[in-house]
Amino acid sequence: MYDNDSPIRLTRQQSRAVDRYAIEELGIPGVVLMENAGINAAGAVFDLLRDAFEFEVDEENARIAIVCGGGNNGGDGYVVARQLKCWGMSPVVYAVKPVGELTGDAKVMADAWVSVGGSVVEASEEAAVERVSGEWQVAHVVVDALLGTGYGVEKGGLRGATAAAVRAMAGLVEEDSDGGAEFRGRIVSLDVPSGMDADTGEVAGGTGGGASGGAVRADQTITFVAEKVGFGVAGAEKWLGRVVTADIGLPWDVVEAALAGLEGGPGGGA
Ligand SMILES: NC(=O)C1=CN([C@@H]2O[C@H](COP(=O)(O)OP(=O)(O)OC[C@H]3O[C@@H](n4cnc5c(N)ncnc54)[C@H](O)[C@@H]3O)[C@@H](O)[C@H]2O)[C@@H](O)CC1
Ligand SMILES: [K+]
Repeated sequence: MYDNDSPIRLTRQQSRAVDRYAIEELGIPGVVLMENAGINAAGAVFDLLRDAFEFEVDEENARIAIVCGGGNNGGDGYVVARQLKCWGMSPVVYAVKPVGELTGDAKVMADAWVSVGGSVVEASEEAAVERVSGEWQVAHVVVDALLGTGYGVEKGGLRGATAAAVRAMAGLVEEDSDGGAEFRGRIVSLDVPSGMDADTGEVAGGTGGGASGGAVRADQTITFVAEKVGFGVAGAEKWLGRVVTADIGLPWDVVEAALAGLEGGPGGGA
């Protein structure tokens, strides 16, 4: 977390520019940024677990479901899983894209998770998500690592297993009218609630949602580097819950230097 008094909000373009500057200008590999993001997010998940379930949950009995997408947001989820395992927990990763089909930094992190003995439940079809998502009902924390700044509403509605996973997470917090088990856990989104456009605060398919629409309704959003511009738009708070900012191992003056190279400068997205 940064110790700055006037945090700015970043556009998707600015978020990408910060990553690119670190990778291309400073020579810090993307996996290093991802590792930092994931470790800091894991710390926030652990704090939430302790605060929400103080007398009920310890490392051995914490039930944590981490739902990973096929991009770098999913990669962050695999790092969170590995870090929580270091602290004695046994999170289960649910993958909407098979680990064998991942590429780039997300593949590195998924492979690392499997190499340290981590569990992955693959659910890359809608029906599979519907089958396994019942297990999320009893989780203390469900981590949403499906989509981050890579999603924008110009891409249309959510597709396939990702759409099903967002629906299933939304279903966890919907009013329980049929007398089923009540979800007592917390939903934590990494970087952006999946399905929300980080620039506009709009959600996939509009506010009405529908089968391929809506977004994850988080209790807490752990956002990387700085909040996103869309978080300031009226109505966005419904999806975000409490917003916590996590750094990715870049001092704030480095973030400012990265943004200075863009039109509008460091405050351009605020
Ligand atoms: N080095 C980096 O670039 C870093 C990236 N970070 C993370 O990376 C995220 C951005 O990663 P990406 O740019 O890979 O994007 P995302 O991971 O946000 O999204 C890309 C994924 O979304 C899927 N997708 C796109 N539109 C879809 C739709 N309509 N329905 C269903 N699936 C859809 C794509 O198939 C792809 O798997 C950030 O939000 C942050 O969490 C952090 O790890 C920090 C470092
Ligand atoms: K997310």
